[in-house]
Amino acid sequence: MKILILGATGFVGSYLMERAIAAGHEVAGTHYHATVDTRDWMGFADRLTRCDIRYREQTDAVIAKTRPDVVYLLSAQSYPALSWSAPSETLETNVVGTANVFESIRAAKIDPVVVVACSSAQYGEVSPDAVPVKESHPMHPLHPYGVSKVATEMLALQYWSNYRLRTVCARIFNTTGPRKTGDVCADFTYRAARIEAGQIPPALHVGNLETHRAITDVRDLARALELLADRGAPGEVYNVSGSRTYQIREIVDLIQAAAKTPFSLEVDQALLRPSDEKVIFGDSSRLVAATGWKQEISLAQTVGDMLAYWRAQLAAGAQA
Ligand SMILES: Nc1nc2c(ncn2[C@@H]2O[C@H](COP(=O)(O)OP(=O)(O)O[C@H]3O[C@H](CO)[C@@H](O)[C@H](O)[C@@H]3O)[C@@H](O)[C@H]2O)c(=O)[nH]1
Repeated sequence: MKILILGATGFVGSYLMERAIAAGHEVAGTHYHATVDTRDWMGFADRLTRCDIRYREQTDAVIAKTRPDVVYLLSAQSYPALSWSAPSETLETNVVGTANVFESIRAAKIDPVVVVACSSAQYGEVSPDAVPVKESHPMHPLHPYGVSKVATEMLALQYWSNYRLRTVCARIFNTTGPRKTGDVCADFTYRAARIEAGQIPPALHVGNLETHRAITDVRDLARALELLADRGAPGEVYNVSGSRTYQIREIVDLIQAAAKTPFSLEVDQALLRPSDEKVIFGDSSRLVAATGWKQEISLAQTVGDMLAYWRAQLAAGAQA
């Protein structure tokens, strides 16, 4: 099968790339910014093409060259916080870019399945009595990134209903794992690894520990996306969420249990946010019913693997 991963050097894309190659598919990927440490997989550089999806001639070129059976559309400005300082770029990449990809597919007269990365950010703040949130819940995004993903998804659904372009939308909830930077698990495990390495004093800086998140390991997410490519219904939307929530405090406990050096906690005011969703938790039963997906990797294993990743990175002299 010919697989094209748009955004192959991003966090999720890098895992899909590795898995698709290991499964023996004919795989091509695109990159724009390398947001992950690419040293461990740039052996696949010959499969990568640079593509800025904001430019139609670039999406035309990559689609015409690869003529894929399956497309994973992961290229995006994917940082909610950055979307406040770069709203236009966020919308251009995530909305105009999505339209460009769809138009390039139509122009190439091919009929691939297109798995589209959408986001739990589309829901915005959900009251605790409405979780786990279902796909039918109204969308009230809190930032331009969330707005962009609502539009991405609407385009995907429209291209299915108007042109029978086989789009399958995955509303992706908090996902983490080795190579992730900037989320709570990555920040905490990086700091714990630095404490172990003696680079900082044994006090873990933390922000708000009271919120709750359902967190999926990126390897489980990659499997969910593959299953959606295979068994998802075109024109349908699927939550991909962890099956239970953790209070952030519990994540600290898991890291404390896995760390080699004990540490105390220090609340850092700079890490507290002006607004912070109390709980983010999705109902994945539609995904489970359609594909049989289930989470296989525990959060304890995920944070253990992330610690191991940071230890190796620090030993190699890298920074988060
Ligand atoms: N990143 C981070 N978060 C911390 C820290 N200490 C506490 N937290 C808390 O840990 C929780 C999870 O934060 P993140 O992992 O950064 O993710 P998020 O804010 O829940 O989720 C983002 O992604 C979602 C899914 O895409 C989006 O829906 C959401 O809008 C948001 O942008 C938040 O309540 C945050 O305040 C820290 O040192 N670093």
